[in-house]
Parts: sequence; C-alpha cells; structure tokens
Amino acid sequence: MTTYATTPAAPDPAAPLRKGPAAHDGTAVHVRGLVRAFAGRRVIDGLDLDIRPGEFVALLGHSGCGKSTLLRILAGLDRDIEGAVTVPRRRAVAFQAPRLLPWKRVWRNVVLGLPGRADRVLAERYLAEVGLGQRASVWPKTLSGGEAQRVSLARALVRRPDLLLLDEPFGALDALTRSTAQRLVGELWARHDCAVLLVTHDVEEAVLLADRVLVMRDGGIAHEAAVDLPRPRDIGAPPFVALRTALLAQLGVGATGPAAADATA
Ligand SMILES: Nc1ncnc2c1ncn2[C@@H]1O[C@H](COP(=O)(O)OP(=O)(O)OP(=O)(O)O)[C@@H](O)[C@H]1O
Repeated sequence: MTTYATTPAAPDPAAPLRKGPAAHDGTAVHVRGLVRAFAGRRVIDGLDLDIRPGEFVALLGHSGCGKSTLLRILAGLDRDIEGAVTVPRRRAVAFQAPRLLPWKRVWRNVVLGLPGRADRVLAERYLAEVGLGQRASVWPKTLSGGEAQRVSLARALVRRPDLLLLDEPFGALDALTRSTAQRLVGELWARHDCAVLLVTHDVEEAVLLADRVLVMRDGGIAHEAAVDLPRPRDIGAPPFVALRTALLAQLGVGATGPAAADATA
C-alpha cells in the first residue's frame, strides 16, 4: 500500500509572527513501513517515524544511508514509495546550497512562488528575522555564503511551514558562520510554531538544536535519543558531552564502547 497524505494547512503567511498556542497534540509527521528502492536496492526499508508538531528532530547517519532520500520524500519531491506517509500540507525545505535565482533580487527570491502579488513588505519582514532586513534589494551574487543561506531560511519561513525540512543547511559554511547560523535556526524555531527535521553529519549540531536525535542505519531508524537539556545548551557541559559521545559511538566513531552507546538508549 502507498499513501501520501497531507494534513490541513495553518493560517496564511501574512499572519503575525508568533509562536502561538497551537494544539501540540497528534503528529506532524507520521510514517509507517516506508520503502524506497533504487534499481531494486532498498535504501529505505520499512522505516517508521513520528514527529510531533513543534518538535525539533535531528537525523544523523553515515553518508549514503538514505537521509536525504527520506527528507525528499517528506518534502513531497519523491513519491515513488511504498508505505504510508502523512505530512503537513504546509512544508518548506532548505538545502545545503541556497538555490537562489541569480536574476531576481533578494526580496523577490524570498516570496517567489507564494500565491498572490509579490509582497515586498512581507519579504522584508522575514529578511529582518534572519538579520538581512537591509539587503532586500541586492542581487544574490553580492551575498556571502552565510547570508545566502539565511535568505534561503527566510524563503522557507515566509511559507509559515508546519514542517521545516533542513538538509545539511550549514554544511558548506565555515565554522564561525556555521555557529552563528545554528544559533539563528534555534532562535527561529523557538519563535515559529513548526516541527523541524534537520539532516546533519554534525553530532554536536544535532545535540545543540534538537529535542530528539535519530540515527539512521540499514534503511530505518536504528537509534533515538531524547535531548533533555535546557536551552541555550552548553556544549561543554558534562551531560552534553556524554550524549555527544554516546551518539558518536552509535555512529561507530571515537574511542567509546557499548557503555557509552547505552547512555542514549
Ligand atoms: N535518484 C537516485 N537514483 C539512484 N540512486 C539514488 C538516488 N537517490 C539516492 N540514491 C542512492 O540512495 C542512497 C542514499 O542516498 P541519500 O542521498 O539519501 O544518502 P544520505 O544519507 O543523504 O547521504 P549523504 O550524507 O552523503 O548526503 C545512496 O546510495 C544513493 O546513491
């Protein structure tokens, strides 16, 4: 059986920016028995996944294990699947490459594809959210990599997504810019009422931002760890370090044994 269903959309994009008293019940993402094969090879093989409304989930896993494939399926970009997938109708994706149209000014990139007249005021409001309120009129080629990635985030958020899908959005940034962008995403998530699925290779980033960290292996979710640490998180705090070490052990990285891995069970 294949089901790809969406739940009703949230209020329109022009509504005030506020983390509202949304009913955080039910699920934002519900996946059962998902299978995706390429040329007969099952990259995703019977995967189950639930994400609660407003929950921030990070997805780790070795290169080629199927993280981006899963994200593309949740985005609705790949429907050649078996299984049942229910996602919110209002979704937005930001990829590692910002994918801005070079022939459109920054503000037009932000509101590109939104229904109705291109709304510069709306675009500027979201650009201000990512610290680029003064750059609305410039061309994308004049932006730094970090700035372009922030425009990409504004373009995702202006859609008021109930589900924000982030595919290694900081992967191409230098360490300092990456750290600023991570903090920004944490702040944006706290202000906006949306579930987030962040695909990343960076265990520290996952523990820094997520409510829950999933490890993908053998076509499914092999491990999950709740990150029960207060925000903003201190990457030097012993519980943070312990969880990071345990997740690295799950990924088979570092000089840690099964005892550390058990700490995340
Ligand atoms: N369109 C496609 N056609 C054939 N094979 C594909 C296609 N898309 C993905 N694959 C294969 O599926 C597997 C999973 O790819 P995917 O991009 O989802 O991995 P990933 O976990 O996101 O990897 P990375 O961390 O390196 O980005 C890989 O072996 C890849 O070659």
